[in-house]
Amino acid sequence: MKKTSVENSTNKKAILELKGVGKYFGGLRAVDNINLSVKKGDLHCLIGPNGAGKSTIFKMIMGVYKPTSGSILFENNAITNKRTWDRVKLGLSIKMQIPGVYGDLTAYENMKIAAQNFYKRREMNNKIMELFDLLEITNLKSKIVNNLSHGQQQWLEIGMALACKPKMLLLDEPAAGLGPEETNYTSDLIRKLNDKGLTILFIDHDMDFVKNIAKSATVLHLGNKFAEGTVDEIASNQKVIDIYLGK
Ligand SMILES: Nc1ncnc2c1ncn2[C@@H]1O[C@H](COP(=O)(O)OP(=O)(O)OP(=O)(O)O)[C@@H](O)[C@H]1O
Repeated sequence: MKKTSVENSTNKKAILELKGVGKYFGGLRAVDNINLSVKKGDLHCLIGPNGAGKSTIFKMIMGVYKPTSGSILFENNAITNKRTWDRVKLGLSIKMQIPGVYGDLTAYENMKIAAQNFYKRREMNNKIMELFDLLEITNLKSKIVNNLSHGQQQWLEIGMALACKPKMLLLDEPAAGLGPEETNYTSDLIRKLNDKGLTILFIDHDMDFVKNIAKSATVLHLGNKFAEGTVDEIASNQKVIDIYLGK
């Protein structure tokens, strides 16, 4: 029998593991006993309807929320009780859905704020210029961020996340609010970063966007893991189609 790509990748090392992770808000079970393993080099998507628990999982991975139960491992080290900043230093970096950029500063100054904790002064300029080049936004470096489009701010923030030397990048709805051209650019960028070896976990609602870039996906529904597999398997799973259609 043909193996799924998820089965084929089981021999690859996990970079991030969630073991029996749950989060309750009072009586509300936002995330219920989730097991999730993201392999090194994967481009994995968390997909699911509103309120499925996707953002809560991201916040637990980054240490914004403490899980009610379970443990989180990054490169085999328990990080469940580590502070957010310590997780970033270990190699976890995130771009939130709403750009967290400094609007009154230039794109270059924004990048410098992120890079200064990770690069020595003498290497910082070269690294920042390398990142602008990788993102293909060198022309924006001297622009005040408030004057950039929503898409340009999103790309800058991806650059700022990359300036933290991540081993794994989390992206929360990277194409939200973007037009078709900007969405294509974002898809190409995410693929390019993954091709360079960066492990990426992202959240999205849009099945077409997910099909276009993800290698594998986990579907969440009402805080539970509902399905997992290759994107093709997920997209053709009748139960997944039903929750998307609200049945
Ligand atoms: N700080 C909080 N306090 C109370 N309830 C919360 C809190 N954060 C999230 N929730 C609830 O937990 C559940 C999961 O929310 P979460 O934001 O993780 O879902 P999501 O899948 O990211 O949804 P969306 O796609 O709409 O962002 C929802 O019922 C939400 O109302």
